[in-house]
Amino acid sequence: MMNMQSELLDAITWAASRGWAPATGGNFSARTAQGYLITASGKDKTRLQEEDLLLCDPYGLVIDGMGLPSAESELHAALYRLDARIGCVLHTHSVASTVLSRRHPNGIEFTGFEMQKALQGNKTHAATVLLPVVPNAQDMTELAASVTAGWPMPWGFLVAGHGLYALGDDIASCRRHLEAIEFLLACVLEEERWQA
Ligand SMILES: CSC[C@@H](O)[C@@H](O)C(=O)COP(=O)(O)O
Ligand SMILES: [Zn+2]
Repeated sequence: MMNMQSELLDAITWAASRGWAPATGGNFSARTAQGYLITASGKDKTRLQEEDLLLCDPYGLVIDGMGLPSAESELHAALYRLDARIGCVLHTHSVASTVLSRRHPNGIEFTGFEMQKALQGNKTHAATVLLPVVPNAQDMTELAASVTAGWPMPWGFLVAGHGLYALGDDIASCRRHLEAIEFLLACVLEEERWQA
């Protein structure tokens, strides 16, 4: 059985290997008893080491580890404080999430995809599910306020022109949500290309 550090590192390496964390983009965290474990800022996510994971308290203060936490650590902290069910937050910068979040500032609807069933609470392809989009901001208090205003967002949301935040009650379910949402976004992007 993997410990939480190894499980999170494994998820990050996997996401980076899919091309979803280019040029140091993306940040990744998991809830712990003391707060949350999060990636240090500015690291190449394809070569992350154990010492690149910092332990923060629920308000984002680093309590173990060296270096600066992710520039978006405050948003991760706000998410863990907002909803006790969130156990993991995986943030990526794929081409599909970046392009589609710019084209659909009011959110992206998925309908008719079998893959929707990988998203918690969804039992049929026939439903329509909305992936919310919030405006981007460099100020994390402002970004967190936009996310809070749109709550609940059970499995993730997009930040316009920026990327995807996938959520889950643990690392495994968050990985599933990340992969399913990226798959659905790739399908929608492909369909939009054909319609153009
Ligand atoms: C390479 S631009 C991406 C950053 O501005 C940010 O959005 C990001 O995802 C990574 O920041 P980081 O501070 O490394 O966690
Ligand atoms: Zn980012």
